[in-house]
Amino acid sequence: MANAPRHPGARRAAVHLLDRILGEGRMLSDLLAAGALDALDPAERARAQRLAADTLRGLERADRVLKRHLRKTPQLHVMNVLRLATVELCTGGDAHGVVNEAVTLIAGHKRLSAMKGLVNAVLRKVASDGPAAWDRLRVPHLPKWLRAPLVAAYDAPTVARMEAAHFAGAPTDLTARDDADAVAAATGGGALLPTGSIRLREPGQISALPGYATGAWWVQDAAAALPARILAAQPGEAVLDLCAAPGGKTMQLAAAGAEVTALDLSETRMKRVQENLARTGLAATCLTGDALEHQGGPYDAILLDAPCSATGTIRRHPDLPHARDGAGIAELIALQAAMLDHALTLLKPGGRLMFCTCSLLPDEGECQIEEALARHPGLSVDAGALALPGIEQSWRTEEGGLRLRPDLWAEQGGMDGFYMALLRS
Ligand SMILES: C[S@@+](CC[C@H](N)C(=O)[O-])C[C@H]1O[C@@H](n2cnc3c(N)ncnc32)[C@H](O)[C@@H]1O
Repeated sequence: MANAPRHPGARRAAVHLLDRILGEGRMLSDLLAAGALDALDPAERARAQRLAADTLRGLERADRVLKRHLRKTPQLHVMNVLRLATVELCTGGDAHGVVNEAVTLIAGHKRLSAMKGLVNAVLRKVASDGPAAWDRLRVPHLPKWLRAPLVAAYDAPTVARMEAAHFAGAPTDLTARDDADAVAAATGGGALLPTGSIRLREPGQISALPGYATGAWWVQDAAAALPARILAAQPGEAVLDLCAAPGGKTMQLAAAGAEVTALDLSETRMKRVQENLARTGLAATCLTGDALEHQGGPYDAILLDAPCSATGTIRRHPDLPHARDGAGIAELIALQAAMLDHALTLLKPGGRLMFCTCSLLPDEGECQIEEALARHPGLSVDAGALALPGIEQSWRTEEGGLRLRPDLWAEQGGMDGFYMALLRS
């Protein structure tokens, strides 16, 4: 049928996600875990997620394009329909189909159907002048709660480069269970990165890629793969993964041949570790519990991937700057320090502790290590452990850790923001 809506389910679901993220401060990952897209088939689900993510990345530009055509800001749901359509129209979407579907979405809404005329009129204007305006607008800025501490920690040009990386989104990286060259070859066109991860530019459906069913690899950002590589677990070593779920690092440790104990507070997330281990044919002892109360060991090595602001993952979680407001970071910083102190009590004398966070904030990285060194005489940082293929000198920090940012490796597609340091007791 001519002019029929092509993706009504995906667009409706994407707007629903935007309503919850922007209206209620919910995180996309929580909404997905709660089944927000379960009614859709896998292709529509992926499309809804992509539409919501694209809209969140381009939100500032979409609002500026729309502002020219709106006398006042309409109700959030209408605004989100307009935002989603604006991003599509300004990034090559078919004007006729996009406008029609936006109007259909509003027309089908009990209380808001009277707004369909406005939606139609505004989007016709956006279709005509939006695409040219889009590219002239600045790359969307981070909100103040995050931009201010980042500019203070780095500098404005660096933060602008990070914002460009957030706007560009992230490629998909894989970690091979055994042979990275073989995985790169099997996945067709996968590039082997200097640090050993495999980078896919256009992965398509992940579970349909060669090697998924046999567990030859798992999805893990190149930056997130480094803490376990630096910890360098040896066959037979007793290694504790203290905040393990969903298990990317647990699998690296198990693949290295270590006797791994994986612990996480969340039972639901721990199930994902077990599923991941089952798919990859790797083994670990899985425990659900509070890291602060764990009393096992002593261990040869511990990996502490502590809960944090997750501000290093914005390329892949563009909802984070909008859903969060910076509240709770002080509590996370205190929790990270308490976890680090407790982890040290579980180590064998001379054992290794990898502390890492997927945060861009030095308070959750460099400062944690400086403060831990001050609290624990005899504790040292093993900067020598960072001498691995692909790790660049300029990523190293004064106290002996590694600071990774989304704007590094810009030509290769960036990497997640991360901090890591290897401590020796
Ligand atoms: C950054 S994620 C870990 C990612 C994981 N290491 C990986 O590579 O897949 C942090 C984890 O800490 C867990 N967590 C939060 N508080 C905890 C606590 N008190 N004890 C144990 N785990 C906790 C969360 O459930 C979450 O899974």
